[in-house]
Amino acid sequence: MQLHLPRPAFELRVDLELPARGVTALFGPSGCGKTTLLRALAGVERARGRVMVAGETWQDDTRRLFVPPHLRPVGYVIQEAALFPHLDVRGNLEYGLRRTPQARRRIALPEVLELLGIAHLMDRRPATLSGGERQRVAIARALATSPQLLLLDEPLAALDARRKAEVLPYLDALQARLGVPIVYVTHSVDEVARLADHLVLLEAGLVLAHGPASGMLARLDFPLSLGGDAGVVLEGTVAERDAHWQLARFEAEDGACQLWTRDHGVPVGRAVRLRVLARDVSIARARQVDTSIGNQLRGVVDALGDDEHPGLVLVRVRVGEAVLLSRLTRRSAHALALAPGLPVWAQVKTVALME
Ligand SMILES: Nc1ncnc2c1ncn2[C@@H]1O[C@H](COP(=O)(O)OP(=O)(O)OP(=O)(O)O)[C@@H](O)[C@H]1O
Repeated sequence: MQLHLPRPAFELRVDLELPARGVTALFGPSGCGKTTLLRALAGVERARGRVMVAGETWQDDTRRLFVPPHLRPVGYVIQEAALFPHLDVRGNLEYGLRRTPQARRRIALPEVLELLGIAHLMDRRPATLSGGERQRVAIARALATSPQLLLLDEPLAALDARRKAEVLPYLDALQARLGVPIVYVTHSVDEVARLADHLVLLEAGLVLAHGPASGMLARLDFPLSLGGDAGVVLEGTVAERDAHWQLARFEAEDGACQLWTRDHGVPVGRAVRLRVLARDVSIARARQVDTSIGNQLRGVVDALGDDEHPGLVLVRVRVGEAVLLSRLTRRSAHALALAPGLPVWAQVKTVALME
């Protein structure tokens, strides 16, 4: 897509090619243009430029082509989705279905109901649903139109942490089973870590950087890596479960990075993501003995970067093909003479496993 939208106090200028699969997160500070970009993709905001999705052209100014919003095969869900209050869940979903001609229906509604866990809510009115249930119904309604692209604008922002945790696994499953690419606007690094395959970092209407989410999270030169949320995502599988100690061994794709986590019952062989926060990783020059930390990984310092606080640094350590971030005091980094190329041991205190 190439989109240009000048406004009195803001200008969106984006030239991007995004993967046609997986979840692409749009991330950036308030007012950077995330919603505007989503609306331009949906056609409700009239930007200049060109939009092509899965080989179809939705907009091309050079050919005076502009597919109007109601003819674009997109599902669009916003923060507090407006369901029709006078219709029950079934009625709301049928509304989505009716908008879609038989020939274009690729997604079976029963599968959507199952994936989003809402089959038992069909006779309920929106007012009787919890926030998390409402958002799941809204997403189902968007999917009922068999979209080629699902646009989600902070779909979880209005939910508290518990409800959020309840909806997130459904979003994961959707992506894996239906294969509809998702563009997902969020402020939350947590959601990025959990869901995103690809990440676009926006600032003041411009793309600051974009790329695979795991690589973007490990960058030291962007705001995303700052703050208490700094950390990386590792992709791999559950390699072993230890029933006696109730632990599971995670193995990154290249096998070099292995970490023990609490066993949450995820079967051996299942693909998982691990979130490792920089604050939970410390560094030593030699392997430690007599320590409570069970995860010690041999690696090499890759780079050092500034943290928000001048007394702290972020150290990137390469372990095989994986990278970890560690947040240390500048004094410790100095005492250990940390510099790129130095072999070290990364000690990982806790990790969060995301199925
Ligand atoms: N209809 C409009 N007319 C003029 N300016 C607008 C309009 N809508 C949004 N803007 C401005 O465009 C800029 C981008 O807004 P946008 O809503 O896309 O940001 P955002 O990144 O989604 O922000 P947030 O994270 O707060 O939702 C902001 O400066 C905003 O004030």
